[in-house]
Amino acid sequence: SKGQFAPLPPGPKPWPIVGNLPHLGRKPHQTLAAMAGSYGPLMHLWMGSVHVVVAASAAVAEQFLKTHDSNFANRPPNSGAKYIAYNYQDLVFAPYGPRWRMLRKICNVHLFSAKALDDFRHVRQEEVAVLTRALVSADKKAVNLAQLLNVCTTNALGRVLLGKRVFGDGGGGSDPKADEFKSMVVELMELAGVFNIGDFIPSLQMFDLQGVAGKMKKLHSRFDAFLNTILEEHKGNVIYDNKANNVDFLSMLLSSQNEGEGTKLNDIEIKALLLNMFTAGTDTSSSTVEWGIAELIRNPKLLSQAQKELDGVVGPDRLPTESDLLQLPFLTAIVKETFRLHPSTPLSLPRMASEDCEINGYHIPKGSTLLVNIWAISRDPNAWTDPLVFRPERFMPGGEKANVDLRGNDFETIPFGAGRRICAGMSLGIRMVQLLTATLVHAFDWSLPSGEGSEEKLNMEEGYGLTLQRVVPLMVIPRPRLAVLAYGS
Ligand code: HEM
Repeated sequence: SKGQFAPLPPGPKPWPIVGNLPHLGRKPHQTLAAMAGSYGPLMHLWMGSVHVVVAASAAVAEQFLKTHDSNFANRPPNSGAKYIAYNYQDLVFAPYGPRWRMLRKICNVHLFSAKALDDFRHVRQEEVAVLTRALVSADKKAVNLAQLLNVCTTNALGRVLLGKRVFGDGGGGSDPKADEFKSMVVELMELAGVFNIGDFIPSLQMFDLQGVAGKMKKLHSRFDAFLNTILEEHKGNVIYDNKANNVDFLSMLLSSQNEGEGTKLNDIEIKALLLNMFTAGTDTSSSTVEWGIAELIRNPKLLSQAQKELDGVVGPDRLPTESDLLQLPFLTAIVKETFRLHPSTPLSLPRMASEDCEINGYHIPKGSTLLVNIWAISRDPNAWTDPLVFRPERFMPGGEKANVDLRGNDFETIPFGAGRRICAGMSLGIRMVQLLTATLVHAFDWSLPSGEGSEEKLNMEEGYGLTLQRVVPLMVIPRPRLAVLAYGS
């Protein structure tokens, strides 16, 4: 009976049948942030017949992702997991349990441990160097930075996962294959970001009113064809040596299929895992760097301050390396500030209440979908002074947030989520974004093709999707500022 429960959290009045779905608008993270202004940091909405609770402050997020994290360790059923991610056989949507634990462990050991990250440090640095050469050869003409950055993150990941680049020589300015791959990842994020009516009103599922399921199935077969090709190629020449260092991830997975002991993944699980890595791990990092460079172009003083720091530590004759990063506190602060204002997954990934629970005196029913509004939390005026201003100094010694990190410990900014389902690739993501930002800042001066004075008017509008895209891709003119030899050949 109803009476035994605390009340549901406050929220906007639902419409019949569809509930609050029509209220979400084109940019749900922004709409939900505005709603939290009226209803508070813990809200309840109805999406169709599903309870949805939204966390929009550090304190509320901490309740869900720390105090009650074990109750929210699953993700809700959704058509993306079903139609794109091989029917939940992947890591991102795996039910919380032994298979999820095994998949995460495999990734941690072979991809994201400190040792694994160090083993592949040269790969990231080489691909970033390839990117700088592509920018030099643009010869002071405007380039689509997002595209080049995406080629770089995809190739760096490709070399670790597959032992080879995904796109040609990596120089890639007008590689149609690279364009297509990025557009596939962006489409996936757009589809995954749609609040699909069929997910919330089961009786309407079969009608696929927004055409989302249909598009997902089509997109899935394009990804699947891409992954099948990779798998077949690889099976032809796997290096059957599990113990060798620097064996690529796919060879390692395939060779353990033929071993008596250890963890074995079947072909579908392997494809699903690769799909996760290539989608979760490429555009997230590259678009964060794009946002960061856009902020620095709008704030030329910050750009030159960062360049000064790099000149002192790295000097004019070489590109930055990952070991320089520890000596670059201002650059590190710039990256933190970029993740704060432009978190690449503004509504994180949804979680689900496995059991009834009570949070801040409110009843959270079993089966509720939890949305954590990462975007709103890191712009909360109660936690941040001048929250909308790009001000890296706040993270510097003596600043208001000097000791705040991005790794899910400080809830006032949690770009990677928090708790047991925190981003699996966080350490790699942070390293890659830092290295790319440091390199672009050190190796080039940046300006806009539209000429002087246009910097303040640079369009910073956010697009729509599970990841935070710029509506207007950043077109920029890079001007090399280092000695010629620094760019190598
Ligand atoms: C800029 C970089 C990135 C950001 C901001 C980001 C953000 C996130 C967020 C918010 C989540 C959901 C966490 C939660 O439910 O609490 C997540 C999950 C995940 N991310 Fe990332 N991510 C980034 C880069 C990467 C990279 C480089 C990879 C892998 C190569 C990756 C792989 C994953 C995976 C596998 C999950 C699912 C984890 C699970 O369900 O157990 N991410 N990420």
